[in-house]
Formats: sequence, structure tokens, C-alpha cells
Amino acid sequence: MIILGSTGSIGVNTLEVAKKFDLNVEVLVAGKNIELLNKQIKEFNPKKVVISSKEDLELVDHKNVSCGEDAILEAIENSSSDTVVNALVGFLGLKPTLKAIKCGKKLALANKESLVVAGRFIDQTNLRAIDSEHFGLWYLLQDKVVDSMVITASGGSFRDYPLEDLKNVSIKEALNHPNWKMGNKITIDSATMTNKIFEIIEAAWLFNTRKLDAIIEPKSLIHALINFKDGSTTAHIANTSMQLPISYALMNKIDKNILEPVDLLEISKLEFKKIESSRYPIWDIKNEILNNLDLGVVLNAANEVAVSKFLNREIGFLDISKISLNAINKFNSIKINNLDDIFAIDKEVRSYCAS
Ligand SMILES: NC(=O)C1=CN([C@@H]2O[C@H](COP(=O)(O)OP(=O)(O)OC[C@H]3O[C@@H](n4cnc5c(N)ncnc54)[C@H](OP(=O)(O)O)[C@@H]3O)[C@@H](O)[C@H]2O)C=CC1
Ligand SMILES: CC(=O)[C@@H](O)[C@H](O)COP(=O)(O)O
Ligand SMILES: [Mn+2]
Repeated sequence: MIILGSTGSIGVNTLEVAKKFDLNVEVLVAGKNIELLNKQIKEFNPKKVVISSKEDLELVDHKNVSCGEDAILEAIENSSSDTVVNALVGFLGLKPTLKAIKCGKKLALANKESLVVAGRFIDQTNLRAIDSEHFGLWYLLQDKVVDSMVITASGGSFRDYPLEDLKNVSIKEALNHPNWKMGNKITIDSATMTNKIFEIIEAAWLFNTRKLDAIIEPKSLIHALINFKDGSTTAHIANTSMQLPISYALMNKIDKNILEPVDLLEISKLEFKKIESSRYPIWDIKNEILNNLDLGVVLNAANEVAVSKFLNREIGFLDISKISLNAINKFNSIKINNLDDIFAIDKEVRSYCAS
């Protein structure tokens, strides 16, 4: 298989799964973490390696290494593997998603931004989503009539902070997710609840429904629920590890133990809470987004600009959602007819939000 983003949180877990199932790794793609990449090269012996920057090329212990976005696309095109795991972060992941589909590869998709910005142009015939909640929904779907779907949120790093303290929180505090160890960008998205808006968009494209909601389950043990027309509800319960969603995205059948099962007696209590806009202002646009999924590209671009400004200490935590809400307000009448429109709107929103 080809692993895009092998040095990240999902990438590292994917390599663990590859070991568990003895899967071949043909291509590794990484960004700046060359030290970890070199360890991965030694252990998995890929035929091809791609990194982000030219200046790091000579540091990579491999004979066949290239760099840049086009090199990622070429590596997908030239590979003989039938599976691509896209664990890149952000808008950068969209072109590789489209390329993998065009090349007829099976796509194990962690890069949720691909669906957020361009869900309607993504052929799902050969796609499995690697996101704990969507994996949960997929797992729960049975031959019954579904009424609605619910995903859960942890509440993120600041779920228990006094509201008046949110203005001055630090980057370190924002990156301290209560339940999951993930990359920086998605961890900030969790703290603002933008991650859950993204996941609502993702679920709308994946399951072709708008009857979607999210609630807070602070332990992140329940990932998804399905309400059936008959009045019953089923819940997907699993410990917090991405290795289960990744395993199912890569394998048709799992006959091995992947995780320790949840010990309900030890857990003893589960709690559920409403997502309040006072703590998560972005939640105000949930219905607007559900009514117009094309706004995903606007929200994603604004959010990427805002998160990187926050991580560069240029703005405060609360400004992230303000920038996104302002962009949605400004660009709420966009029309998308093709993929070119998505790249053009992404650029326009980024330049508006950067200024
Ligand atoms: N982590 C999780 O549990 C979950 C993640 N997701 C989604 O999965 C995706 C990946 O998330 P996560 O693993 O947490 O993110 P990380 O930030 O941990 O990893 C991102 C990966 O992309 C690589 N990368 C970044 N920029 C480039 C570039 N220009 N060229 C090549 N490689 C690049 C990074 O390389 P390097 O580190 O070497 O710079 C790293 O390998 C995101 O879309 C996220 O929303 C979804 C559900 C759960
Ligand atoms: C592991 C995973 O799928 C993440 O998307 C997770 O859901 C993030 O946690 P939040 O519930 O805090 O957004
Ligand atoms: Mn998720």
C-alpha cells in the first residue's frame, strides 16, 4: 500500500496495523519529520519515498526519494499497490484523494478535509473512511430503516474551562486533548468543535443523509449512535484507538483482536451533554452547513488560516471561530459547479482571511 502522511498520528497507527496484518508498504510520504521517516524506511523497506521539502532530500536514507505535491501524485500514479491510505492533513490531501480515485485505487481516507471541501465530487465506490465516528456509523448500519444518526464529541481541550478563561488560553493547553493523541491541527479543531462540523459534513456525504446531530460524550467511548425508525437506538462502543477504524479500512474481514474491549463495570458511568454555542460558537452554523454542504470549502479554508495563525501566536483561541464565522457570513452565496470552483474558492477565502 501507499501511506500518505506516514509520520503523523494516523500514519504511525497505519504502520502498526500493517505489521499486524503483514501488509506490504510500497510508498511512504511524509513532511518534515525525517528522523521518524528514516526509522520507518528501515523497518518497512518501501520502494519509493516522498517528502515535502527539497532541502531535506539528502537527509533521507533512500535511493528513490523525491519531494513536493506533484511527486505525491506521481508516486500514486506509478505504484502497483491497490490501496492508498491518505493521512495527510488539510486541503493538501484533496489532490491525492482525487488521484487515487482516478487511478482506480482503494482509498482508506483519514484526510477528512477532502470530503469537507469536495464531498460531492468524490466517488465512494472504493472508499473507506478512517474517522472513529464514521467507522462507528458504518459498523452499526444494518438492514433496518434508519431514522437519524448521531456522532459524539469529546468536548475538546476546554470543555471544563470557565468560559471567561477561553480568551487567554495557551497553545499548550489547546493541544492537550482529553482523550485522543492526534496531530496539532485536528486537536485544535476538536477544541473549537469545528472538527464535529467537519464530521457532520463528512457523514452527510458518506451516508447520504441530513438527519445528523452530535452530542458530547466526555469519555469518547461511544463514537456513534443510530436511531432507527422502529424507535430503537444502537451505539458503537470501543476504546480510543484509531487502529480499529484503520484495520477495517484496509481489510475486508477482521478475525484478530485489535483492541482491549471496554470494561463497562470499570467505566461504571457514561454522561451525555448538549453542545452549547456559548462554549463552541461554531456550532451556531451547523444547520446552515447541513442545508448547504458546499460551504465546507469556505469553512475549511478559513479554519486552516485561523488555526495556523493561532499556532503562530498571531491570534487568540476565540478568534479562530470568529474568523470562520465571518468567512461563512461573507461567502454564503458561493456556487460550486466543478472541482476548479473548489480550488478557486479555497484560494479566495484564504486570501480574505489572511488579510
Ligand atoms: N489523528 C487522529 O486520530 C485522526 C485524524 N483524522 C484526520 O486524519 C488526517 C491526519 O491527521 P493526523 O494524523 O492527526 O495529523 P498529523 O499532523 O499527525 O500528521 C500529518 C501527516 O502529514 C504529513 N504532511 C504534512 N504536510 C505535508 C506535506 N506538505 N507533504 C507531505 N506530507 C505532509 C506530516 O508529516 P510530518 O509530520 O513528517 O511533517 C504527517 O505525516 C487529518 O485530516 C485528520 O483530520 C481523522 C480522525 C482521527
Ligand atoms: C479520533 C477521531 O476520530 C477524532 O476525530 C476525534 O473524534 C476527535 O475528538 P473530538 O470528539 O474531540 O472532536
Ligand atoms: Mn473523528
